[in-house]
Amino acid sequence: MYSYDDAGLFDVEAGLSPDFDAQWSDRCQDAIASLRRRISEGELGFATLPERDPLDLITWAEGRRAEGWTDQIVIGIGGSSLGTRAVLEAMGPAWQAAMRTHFAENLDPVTLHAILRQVNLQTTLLVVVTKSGSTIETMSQLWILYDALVEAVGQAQADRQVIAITDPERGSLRSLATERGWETFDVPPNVGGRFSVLSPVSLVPLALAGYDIDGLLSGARRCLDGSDASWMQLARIAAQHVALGDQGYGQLVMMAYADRLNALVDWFRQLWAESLGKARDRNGARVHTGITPIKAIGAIDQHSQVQLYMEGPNDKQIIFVETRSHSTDLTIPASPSLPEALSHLQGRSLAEILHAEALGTRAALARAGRPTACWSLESTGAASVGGFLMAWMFITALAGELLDIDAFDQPGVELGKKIAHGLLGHPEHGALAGDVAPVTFDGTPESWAAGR
Ligand SMILES: O=P(O)(O)OC[C@H]1O[C@H](O)[C@H](O)[C@@H](O)[C@@H]1O
Repeated sequence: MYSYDDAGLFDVEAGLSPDFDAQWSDRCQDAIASLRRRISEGELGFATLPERDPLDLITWAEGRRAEGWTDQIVIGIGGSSLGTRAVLEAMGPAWQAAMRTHFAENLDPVTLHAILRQVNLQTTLLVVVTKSGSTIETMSQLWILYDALVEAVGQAQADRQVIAITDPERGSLRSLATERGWETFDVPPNVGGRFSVLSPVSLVPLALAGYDIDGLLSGARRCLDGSDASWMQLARIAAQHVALGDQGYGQLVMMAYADRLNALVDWFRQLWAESLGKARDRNGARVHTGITPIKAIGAIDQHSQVQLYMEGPNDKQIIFVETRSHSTDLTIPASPSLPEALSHLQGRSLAEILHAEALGTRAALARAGRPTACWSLESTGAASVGGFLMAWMFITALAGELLDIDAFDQPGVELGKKIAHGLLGHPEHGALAGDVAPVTFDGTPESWAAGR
């Protein structure tokens, strides 16, 4: 499924001490005990999601696909979209034959317009995902798309083409779905958005598109077999990052060596940033914890970021992510036109070269005293991706325990949202907007400038 190599965290001068295991063992045990207790008391639902049998969902999705839909537009943002995108892109377009998937994610008029031009609404499902049921980006785009759908197919048919995934009881989307008779799936209340990739949040759109959700869940189950040793393995990784954070390595680069892992790193960034970036510990004392996650893609960022990682401030922990199988490969042919200096590349495959580049970059970073680790996925198939996702959810939750913070809330994102609502006329949040000029934007450059 995957393997983890942490030699580069110890083999550098300023890295982890050889006594790391002895120093952190008790804290890891405590973190594990606390997390296990919270899981067994039902507080943290993410951990048991892989135990659910996906058969009903798979059968349902097959039934809906048989109705002949060509496209689905997944409307959602943050935890309601990043996990779906991560799996879909990692497993790749070969799986997408069943149904094309589009993401109405960012509130970008140009993107939404482009999606509307690409799809035939007569054969398109709208899959709207929001746990709270009130996210401004999601609900705004839903209104526009639903309106277009009603216009294209009529009200009654439009209501058969919307699937809503939201809290079982609370929120505006739940009320709307009940009122309009939309098909719905529940986001379990004890599963937070960024920990929801193995819940209906992502499994519904993935199953509709024909992806192997059974394989995804079984990979997730395998990352932790319940034994003390498997728990310790994940807690130890969490402790490594926390310990390095304490030593001044306040940034965590995840550098993935495959284009199709791009969205997986985006998913990781939200998970890590929102879970661990906190102003207070669980007793309310000020702490300001957090290790900033940074996305990098190899080999592209070797030609963009690595200069900084090598010679800039020694404040980064760098995780390499590789896949041992790329599902397809190409080999450099013997060609008389290849320059002499590059002739050693003849007969080498692109996967081989990419791997050499990852090894080379990691070795160079080690020589520059920069701590690195490497995750090698067996492939970007369902089991490896499921295992990787689950492992990082546990690592993040365990890091939260080690830091003694609540890794499952995100109070810091609320104020900006409320001010934005206030600026747009929300009666309760108007006062919060303070001296920010109200938004009166009619699309012209002049009104945009006036509104600043
Ligand atoms: O699923 P939703 O309620 O729409 O939330 C979508 C996203 O909104 C927020 O800004 C939170 O910070 C995220 O953690 C969440 O994933």
